[in-house]
Amino acid sequence: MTNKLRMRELIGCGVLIVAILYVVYKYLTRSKRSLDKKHVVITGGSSGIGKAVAIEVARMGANVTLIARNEEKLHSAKLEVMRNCIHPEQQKIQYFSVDVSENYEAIEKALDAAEEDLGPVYMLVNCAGMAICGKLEDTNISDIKYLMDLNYFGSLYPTKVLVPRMKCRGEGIIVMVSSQAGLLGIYGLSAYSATKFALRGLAEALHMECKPYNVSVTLALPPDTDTPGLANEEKTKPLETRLISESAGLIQPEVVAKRLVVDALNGTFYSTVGFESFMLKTLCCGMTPVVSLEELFLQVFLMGGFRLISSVYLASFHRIIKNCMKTRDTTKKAE
Ligand SMILES: NC(=O)C1=CN([C@@H]2O[C@H](COP(=O)(O)OP(=O)(O)OC[C@H]3O[C@@H](n4cnc5c(N)ncnc54)[C@H](OP(=O)(O)O)[C@@H]3O)[C@@H](O)[C@H]2O)C=CC1
Ligand SMILES: CCCCCCCCCCCCCCCC(=O)[C@@H](N)CO
Repeated sequence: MTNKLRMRELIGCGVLIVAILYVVYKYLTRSKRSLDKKHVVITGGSSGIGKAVAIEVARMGANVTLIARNEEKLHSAKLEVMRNCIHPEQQKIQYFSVDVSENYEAIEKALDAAEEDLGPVYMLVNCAGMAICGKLEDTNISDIKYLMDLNYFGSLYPTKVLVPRMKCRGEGIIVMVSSQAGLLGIYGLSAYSATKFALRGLAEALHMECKPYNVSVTLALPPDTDTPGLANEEKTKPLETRLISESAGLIQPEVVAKRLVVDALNGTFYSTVGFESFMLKTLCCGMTPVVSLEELFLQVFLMGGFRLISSVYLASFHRIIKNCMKTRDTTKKAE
């Protein structure tokens, strides 16, 4: 009896010590970076995830530059972001209308002007992007090229302008908004997935180049997020794509934005929300940067199990595709 009691006490003490050590470790390794009075540039900042990020950083005291094409949307986003400033007198919110997919020089010019007004950029969030869904044979070459120009080059251009400046100052944060479809290619997203995979390669290499200069790189991997962009792509999205995407849930842009900003400040490489996204990012960690001990342990211990679970998900995706095919065949025959 007393032996059992002692054993329990010992285990209790052990758990307590581990918990205390964990809290101390978290405290010591907490992010010391803040966005107060810092200049944050957000491409695609007039809508959806980008606008939610703008609001989030405004709440942390940042000065914000929004970049997108449509001036009306930019103006109304600016007013919304201004309402969320914590020092309304001092914080500045500005916007530039630029097409990030078009040419490097135009972006360089806009960023020069942005820095003239609000000072050096501390954080760049590349959020401008879109999806055109459909099987490869149903997607135009011009649409496929446009997606690469917008989602990949539209993130690369502003990054290429700002990285050397950040390195020179010895501080900065680059965020790329990829997608869960940047880790896993699925039916109907062949053109889109490739652009988001490309961002992952760029972010990984850039992380290695930038680390010695105290410039961090974060890759956000949201699942379907409730934005005007998603509503737009839903109009032409194949049923298969919608059903498969739904396995990772639907998230609000504010939730994605909050996580993205915390992860960017901590220098975490992959930023995700939701349990399926957690499983997928752990499974697909490959040789991504090791940024925390606990993440490394989770990856080592969970990867094998998650690979097994992934086979169940894959089987269900193939079932969805087969069922959709069958239903289409029967409706065709009925006609
Ligand atoms: N919503 C979702 O389900 C998910 C989205 N993502 C990614 O997140 C990012 C944002 O998506 P979301 O918030 O849904 O999209 P929205 O359509 O709601 O917003 C897109 C933003 O990008 C801007 N934009 C689009 N094209 C250009 C361009 N050529 N040049 C400059 N700005 C441009 C838009 O403004 P304007 O049109 O005026 O230029 C707008 O501000 C995208 O990269 C998307 O791929 C990733 C995973 C899931
Ligand atoms: C252990 C393994 C677990 C696996 C879980 C798998 C769940 C994957 C779902 C893929 C979702 C893709 C959403 C893309 C969102 C996006 O970018 C769109 N808005 C574009 O259409």
